[in-house]
Amino acid sequence: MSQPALLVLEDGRSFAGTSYGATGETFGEAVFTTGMTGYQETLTDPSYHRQIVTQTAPHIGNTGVNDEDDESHKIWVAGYIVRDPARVSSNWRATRSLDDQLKSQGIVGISGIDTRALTRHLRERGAMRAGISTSVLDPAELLAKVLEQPAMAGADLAAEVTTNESYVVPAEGEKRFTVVALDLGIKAMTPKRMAERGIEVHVLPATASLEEVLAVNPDGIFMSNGPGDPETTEHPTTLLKELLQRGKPYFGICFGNQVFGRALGLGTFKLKYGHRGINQPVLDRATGKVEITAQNHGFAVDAPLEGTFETPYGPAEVSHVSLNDNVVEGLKLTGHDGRVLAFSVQYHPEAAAGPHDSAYLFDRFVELMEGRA
Ligand SMILES: NC(=O)CC[C@H](N)C(=O)O
Repeated sequence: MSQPALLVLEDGRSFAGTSYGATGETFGEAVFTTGMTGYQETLTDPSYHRQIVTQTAPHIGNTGVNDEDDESHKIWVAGYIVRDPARVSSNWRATRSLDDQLKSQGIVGISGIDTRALTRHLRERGAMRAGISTSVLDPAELLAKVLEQPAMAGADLAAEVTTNESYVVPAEGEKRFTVVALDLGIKAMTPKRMAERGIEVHVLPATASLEEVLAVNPDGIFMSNGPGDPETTEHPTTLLKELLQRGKPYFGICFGNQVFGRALGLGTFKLKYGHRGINQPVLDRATGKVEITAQNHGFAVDAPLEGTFETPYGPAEVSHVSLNDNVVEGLKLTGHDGRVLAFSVQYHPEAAAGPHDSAYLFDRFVELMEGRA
């Protein structure tokens, strides 16, 4: 029997629907993603920690859940909103249904609501706190609880998602380089994409010290995606400054782009409703090429869009921009001789559900470590 569920947003808008996944109550920042595939990767992406995700695609769960596509050891979304969950999952790799997977991991969701109206509301009013409940069905009562929740702005969440212990992902084939990857919420596909290129990846906790990083004797440094407000990243930013000072080649993705921006002396700010989906167009300014990218971010780097700017490590510039709204999508630090020293992107070249237009960035990291970038 379907059980009623209620979604309430912090501005008082509410949606009555049907329970999906686990029953109970959950809170988080309501955000929407436009990805039509890859829900398993989305759900298990640690960057979604403390967020209630609504899928704009109305029909989700069709291919069930398999044993291969998780991006981490569990589902991280705080809650899940789907218009019309698949009643039957059908795929040769599926081992269970999405509904069962959500239930077994205690993820509270809601279905049967007008996700198009919800998305338009979030697009107009901005991402905001929300709650889903199967026990409190009175909007005013649930709203009072939503208003007690912490906001995403100012949230320092890396410690809640990072690995406790360091681990090594071995290079596939001949080992060419050693990289330290600071885990701010890393997805499994990221070290894999490096390993495929002959990189031995040492994944270190977000709290790793400069000494611990240097003890690995890395050829390059990587900082991952992750949840929370980049303005709270004091330790990774300080660490990166020290590593840039030592001339270590650097590549950052998403949160790693924001940390790089902060290390270069730039600020970050919260976007109204963020970029989430797998169809986001980005311009690579060096080549003039457009990439269709996977994105999942609610904050962005504030950088001069034209020309270069001086940093303590050399001149830097915005390398990539969003073609939807001109948000900074990549940064590049060059030496005074014009050689690239470090770079990062706000989007996801490792995107497991694709698209793969930007996979070249991992090759560029290899070239950087070879001294050819
Ligand atoms: N995927 C990410 O790394 C997201 C970075 C950051 N938490 C943001 O929302 O902008």
